[in-house]
Amino acid sequence: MSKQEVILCESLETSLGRAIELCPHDKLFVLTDEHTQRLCLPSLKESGLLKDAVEICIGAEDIHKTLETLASVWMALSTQGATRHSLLINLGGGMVTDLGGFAAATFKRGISYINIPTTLLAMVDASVGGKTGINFNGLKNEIGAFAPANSVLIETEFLRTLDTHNFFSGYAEMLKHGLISNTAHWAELLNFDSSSIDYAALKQLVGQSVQVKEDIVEQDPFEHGIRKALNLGHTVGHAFESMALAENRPVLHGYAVAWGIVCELYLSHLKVGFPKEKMRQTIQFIKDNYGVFTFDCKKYDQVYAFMTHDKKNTSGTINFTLLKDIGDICINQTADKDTIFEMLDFYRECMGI
Ligand SMILES: NC(=O)c1ccc[n+]([C@@H]2O[C@H](COP(=O)([O-])OP(=O)(O)OC[C@H]3O[C@@H](n4cnc5c(N)ncnc54)[C@H](O)[C@@H]3O)[C@@H](O)[C@H]2O)c1
Ligand SMILES: O=C(O)C(=O)C[C@@H](O)[C@H](O)[C@H](O)COP(=O)(O)O
Ligand SMILES: [Zn+2]
Repeated sequence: MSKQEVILCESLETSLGRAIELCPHDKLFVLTDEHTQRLCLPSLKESGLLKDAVEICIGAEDIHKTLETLASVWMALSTQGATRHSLLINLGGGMVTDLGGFAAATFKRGISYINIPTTLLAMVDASVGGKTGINFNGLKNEIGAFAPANSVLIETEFLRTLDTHNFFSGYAEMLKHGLISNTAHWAELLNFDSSSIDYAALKQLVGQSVQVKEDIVEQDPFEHGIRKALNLGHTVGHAFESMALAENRPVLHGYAVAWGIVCELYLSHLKVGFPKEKMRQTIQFIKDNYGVFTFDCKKYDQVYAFMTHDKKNTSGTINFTLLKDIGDICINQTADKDTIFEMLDFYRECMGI
């Protein structure tokens, strides 16, 4: 996989001008969702760089990360003259960069694309590393491809219009990056004052966080080994997210990951000795900021069934990424059904349900 250019922008206009120049193209397309079309596209258009761009707009959020939406993007590209040499700019959160990236990867077997992430989650995680795709059959990212953007341009000024829930959703992936990297970064994240955001400090944290992801992706772009570290909290998190979607009470991806981290830190403690005090501090932060995802023990089999679809699994065993300590990563860890149910008991008890 080619190495991706990731830029923490000083001037988005300058960086975008350069990124477009690096991708010779015959026609330019820009994909937004209904919110980023209103909130983010106007400032980008002021630069004049998009004056000839064809705009494509899709519905917002994960309920639209579907085959139907993907087909609508393919259709817009096809009917509005896109060729193999066209360029797509994805302007939005992780839903837009995942779906737009997959549209670019598959249209005429692949066209160039640039990601301009506009949520915290997309800046530190989704826009980087080449995982693209859609949800399918009630399962997260069931269909997709590894296809990195030519450039990723991070402009943290977009974060000023983000609501609190989406701020914390992205922050959960940052916390994951803290847990898999080092104690200093993890502690800095637990101590950040989210009640009155210092955007300069946030920009610095975004830079550190995305660097954690870039370093891992560079070592293992196709997730044969160490990239599984980036999936900490996701074996359970994706199961919660899929169950919530099936029950018509969707939860934000980062919230599901945060609750998944609660479970998987417990499993880490149980199986590989993750320190109890660091587990307690992390879980307290999650309880304070993410509330709780509720379910009773009658749902354990369903949660387990969703986990059997995790992409890290091999030959019928459920696979987790666990931690011996902060930054001490154990991939390919398995747990039997009884242990997984014990983990869910722990989650419900410590979250007070
Ligand atoms: N490919 C990867 O490596 C990767 C990593 C993590 C998550 N993901 C995926 O990313 C998706 C979640 O991404 P997300 O959290 O960005 O959600 P999202 O894209 O659904 O955006 C959340 C909401 O914020 C709005 N929004 C976007 N930018 C805004 C801004 N600047 N101001 C105000 N509102 C804004 C959106 O319109 C949407 O309503 C999930 O589908 C998840 O599976 C992918
Ligand atoms: O980049 C990765 O690798 C990740 O696992 C990042 C995750 O935060 C992200 O949610 C990713 O989309 C999960 O991928 P999946 O392979 O478990 O669907
Ligand atoms: Zn994630």
